[in-house]
Amino acid sequence: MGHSTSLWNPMPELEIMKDCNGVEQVALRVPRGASARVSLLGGQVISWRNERGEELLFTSIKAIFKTTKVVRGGIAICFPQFGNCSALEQHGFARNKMWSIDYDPPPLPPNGSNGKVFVDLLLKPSEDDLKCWPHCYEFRLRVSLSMDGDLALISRIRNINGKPFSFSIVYHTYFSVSDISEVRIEGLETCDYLDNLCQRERYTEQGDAITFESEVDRIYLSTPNVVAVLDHEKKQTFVIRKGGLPDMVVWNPWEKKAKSMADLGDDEYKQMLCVAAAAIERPISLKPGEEWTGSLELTAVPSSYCSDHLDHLLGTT
Ligand SMILES: O=P(O)(O)OC[C@H]1O[C@H](O)[C@H](O)[C@@H](O)[C@@H]1O
Repeated sequence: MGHSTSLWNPMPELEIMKDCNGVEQVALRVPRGASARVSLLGGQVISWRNERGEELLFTSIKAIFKTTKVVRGGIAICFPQFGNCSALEQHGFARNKMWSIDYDPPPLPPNGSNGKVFVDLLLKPSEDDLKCWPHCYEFRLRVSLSMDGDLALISRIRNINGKPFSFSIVYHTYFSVSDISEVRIEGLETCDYLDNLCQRERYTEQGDAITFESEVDRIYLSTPNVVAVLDHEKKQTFVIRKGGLPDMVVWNPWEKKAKSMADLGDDEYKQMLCVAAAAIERPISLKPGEEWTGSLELTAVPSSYCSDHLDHLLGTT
């Protein structure tokens, strides 16, 4: 997908490459071997690998690489809306826009990125963009990789408008899983959810943990800040920690919908699961000059490490 070029790069610890369409990608690498790759198209994380070089995010083999369209997989930023509830494009425009690298970002609190390799991206509206969504904003996205290979995304959205505006945001994360039937999500038990398959009707989760045997498309509400995705076959658990993002989208298209999607292989629904930290139910409102911060941190650990530790993290003991 990407190859190295000799682009001018004021941050030598980052490698800047171009994909087959000439879209710049930034590679983050830490000494023990974990890595991540971020595309300037959409500010999308398109790869996250552990220290053994194993890919942890799903990308479809039928993904379409264009200069104006989000790739099916990775972590896409849905902003300023989720779904297609207004005249804006599905899931908002941010994921289809070209972001830039911000070489001089305003500082984050000191503990934010200590000992991490990171890149800061910036999205601002063009004149044309203001015709579709008439609000001036600065969207800063820091993608960082810790020395242990944990991936973090911190968003800062500032209102530089004369008037208030509000938005929804989702980190649309496709986890790579061994087999969807072997996967369960822990941490969302007893949460209410809106079912996208039933006109967003509201239900309460009843089960012990969420498992999958048909299409699921839900927005869980007021969710805990730590949720885990357990993959029994791979004996691997993803721990999702989030801040400022009360909701969580859970999506698997299953067989029939997968077959209707041009950029997803017919059987690929088995190898993917979207669990996406979000703020949807109550849009975030910003007055002029205000800034909102939201964060996502992903860790992949062997399931054996998890059993006790996870109970503790999820607050079940
Ligand atoms: O195909 P996309 O526009 O990327 O949307 C993919 C999926 O995103 C979310 O998870 C929604 O809840 C689904 O309803 C939607 O099908």
